[in-house]
Amino acid sequence: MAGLGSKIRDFFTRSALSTDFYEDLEDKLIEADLGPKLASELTQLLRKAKAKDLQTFTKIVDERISPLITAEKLTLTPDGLNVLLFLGVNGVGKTTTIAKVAHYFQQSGVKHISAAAGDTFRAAASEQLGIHGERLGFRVVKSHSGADSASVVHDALTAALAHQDRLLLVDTAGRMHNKSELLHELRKMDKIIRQRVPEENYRRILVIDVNTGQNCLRQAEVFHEAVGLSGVIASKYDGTAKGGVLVAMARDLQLPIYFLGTGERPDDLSVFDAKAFMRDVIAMDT
Ligand SMILES: Nc1nc2c(ncn2[C@@H]2O[C@H](COP(=O)(O)OP(=O)(O)OP(=O)(O)O)[C@@H](O)[C@H]2O)c(=O)[nH]1
Repeated sequence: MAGLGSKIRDFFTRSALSTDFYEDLEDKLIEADLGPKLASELTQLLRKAKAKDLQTFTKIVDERISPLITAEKLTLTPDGLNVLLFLGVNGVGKTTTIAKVAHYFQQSGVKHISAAAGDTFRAAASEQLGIHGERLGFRVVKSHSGADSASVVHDALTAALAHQDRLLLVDTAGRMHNKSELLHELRKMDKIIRQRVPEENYRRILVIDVNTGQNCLRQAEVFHEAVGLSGVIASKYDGTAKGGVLVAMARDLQLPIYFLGTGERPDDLSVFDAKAFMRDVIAMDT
């Protein structure tokens, strides 16, 4: 889909003579969800250069922003069980993303995959994961609603090691009675995984919904503080002209981006391509 990038490109073609050029550009960048700080910084740099053309803008973005947006291929280490812990506030698409990631690895030939229904707060979550598991053919370890999520993770790890699984995907709750309870649960799960899996086989993946705009930044900081994030998957990139928040996040937290979620089906997952993304979101010509 055409992101906001094409609109920014049009803007440069049409508005070079406008007296409000810099203010309008700043608005366009905010519209792309780059956040007021970054939008203002980029506009200031262009203003200082006394430029109103796409080439100079592209050069500034290329020097200042592009190096910060890093794509990383999510791969499994050659030996043993790999664990991916999925974090994110409720409704961002964690459970759906787990199904997509399972499918992605299945497509690349990984056979023994299981999942832990660690979201014991929302009753339907483990059921939903169970349905994905049945459809796609991966085992799901569940418990009753309200159970201790750390014990689900413990059981799932024991089963995954016994079955010599290559990959265990762990779902987590996005919400609990309060934030400190949620963070406490997440830290407990993290500790249990670290006790049984070497660091290089374990990633903490934040799932964000690109449409939630600048809120994502605060969410990312909180999860990062709790468990130390390894990277990000951005969901719901379909049907939106936004996405600049990933730029702001990459700059603030310096986290790599693995995938973009582009729909609800298992194969609606694209490996993140930093260049294509920059072109889509802020008019970069690559
Ligand atoms: N359009 C679109 N919808 C998505 C995408 N990813 C997830 N969804 C939908 O978003 C809704 C929420 O997804 P879930 O996977 O249940 O989200 P969650 O983060 O596990 O939610 P909790 O279990 O409440 O924490 C569902 O209706 C999904 O089908 C995506 O990339 N694009």
